[in-house]
Amino acid sequence: GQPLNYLFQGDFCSISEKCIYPNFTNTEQLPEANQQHIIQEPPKQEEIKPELKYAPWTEEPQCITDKETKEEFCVYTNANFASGRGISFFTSPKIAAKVVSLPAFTQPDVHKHVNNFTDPPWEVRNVADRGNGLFAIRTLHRGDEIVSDTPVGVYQSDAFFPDWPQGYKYLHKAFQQLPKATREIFVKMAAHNPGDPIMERVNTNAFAGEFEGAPHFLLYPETALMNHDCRPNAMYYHDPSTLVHATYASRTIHPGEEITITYANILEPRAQRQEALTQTWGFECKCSLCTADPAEVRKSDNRIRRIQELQGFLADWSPDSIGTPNMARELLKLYEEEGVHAALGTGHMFAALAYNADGDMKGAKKHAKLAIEAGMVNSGVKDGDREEMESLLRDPRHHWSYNVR
Ligand SMILES: C[S@@+](CC[C@H](N)C(=O)[O-])C[C@H]1O[C@@H](n2cnc3c(N)ncnc32)[C@H](O)[C@@H]1O
Repeated sequence: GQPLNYLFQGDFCSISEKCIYPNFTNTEQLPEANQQHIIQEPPKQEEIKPELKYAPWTEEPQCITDKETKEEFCVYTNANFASGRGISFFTSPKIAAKVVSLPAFTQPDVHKHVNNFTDPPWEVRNVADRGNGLFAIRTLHRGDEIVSDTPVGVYQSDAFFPDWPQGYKYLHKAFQQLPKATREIFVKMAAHNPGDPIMERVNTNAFAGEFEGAPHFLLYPETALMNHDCRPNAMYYHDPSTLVHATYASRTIHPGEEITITYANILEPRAQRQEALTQTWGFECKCSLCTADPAEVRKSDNRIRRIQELQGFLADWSPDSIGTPNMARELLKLYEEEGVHAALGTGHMFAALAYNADGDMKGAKKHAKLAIEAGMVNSGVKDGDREEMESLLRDPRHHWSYNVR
């Protein structure tokens, strides 16, 4: 897997004047696309069973075409995906063609251990100020898996722009074609605004990010039960080849504690974090740091500003760079004080490079090892970074960073 750069998304329909909310209360009776939109005709081979005609899709894909750009977006459903959970896409035919060759579709085994919520280490509880949340009922250790699920919906944002009412219709189709049990899971998700019931659930719960080279919204119903915290105790990865989204403890979590993730960049002062969450999500963050007394918030903000400054110095590899191993040590201390556990791996990576740049191979190797160990539960150590640390560990003297500062 790789760390997910996705952010949770609020307010999908951000161009408010374009947001028409047709009230589809009875999703069974969705109107068909009108003549302006080209509906893909199925091949006339009556002897072929419907589910084989469009394989791997279990329903005939339905498409709309943007009159201006001629771009096509279709609803594709595979009701058997991930042992019968099902999945619906609302995306371009080009992306759908790529998706079907992903291990997510070609190797069903990759979903053997996901979407299993028979004995989870958590329960859903209602929290004042922020609706439902997940609470640990067993002790979780750093690296323990908390939730791992597949999406029930993957929607390309551009698919909605050409014609909002049509977009809503196709979104409903994507929902309607899911198995009944999955539709029930879908509608159980929170919707924090009135309006179209399906779209609002997407708004409140979906991740937004690049998927197969285009912006998409990905809806993971169980992951969506976790609230945001500016000092979260869990972090997540998204594997674009299996579509699995997995969340792990980033520190020890005790029974009774709420399990939280971040929806935003937490290495920013409170005012910026609040603004980002209100802008993209439409809620005011009520986490303990955001609601701490002003003196605490000030201290935290000062640490964050220094963290940002140190990260800037340490990431600078220009000839004028002033990054030092001391700065890396200070950065690690500040991450610790600030409680940003998931950043530790990044800190050790900065430290490994800073030591090596100073010609201190012993310090470099120590921190490279720690960066690799931080591994999975770390927001900064991507696959490429890991390779980088491994090569530094093997031969620091021949690494590009040796003695460069
Ligand atoms: C993905 S859902 C999280 C689960 C949700 N609380 C529920 O009841 O299902 C996102 C919504 O939870 C609420 N929420 C999450 N984190 C919050 C926080 N730190 N402060 C206030 N509200 C929060 C907001 O209403 C937000 O729109």
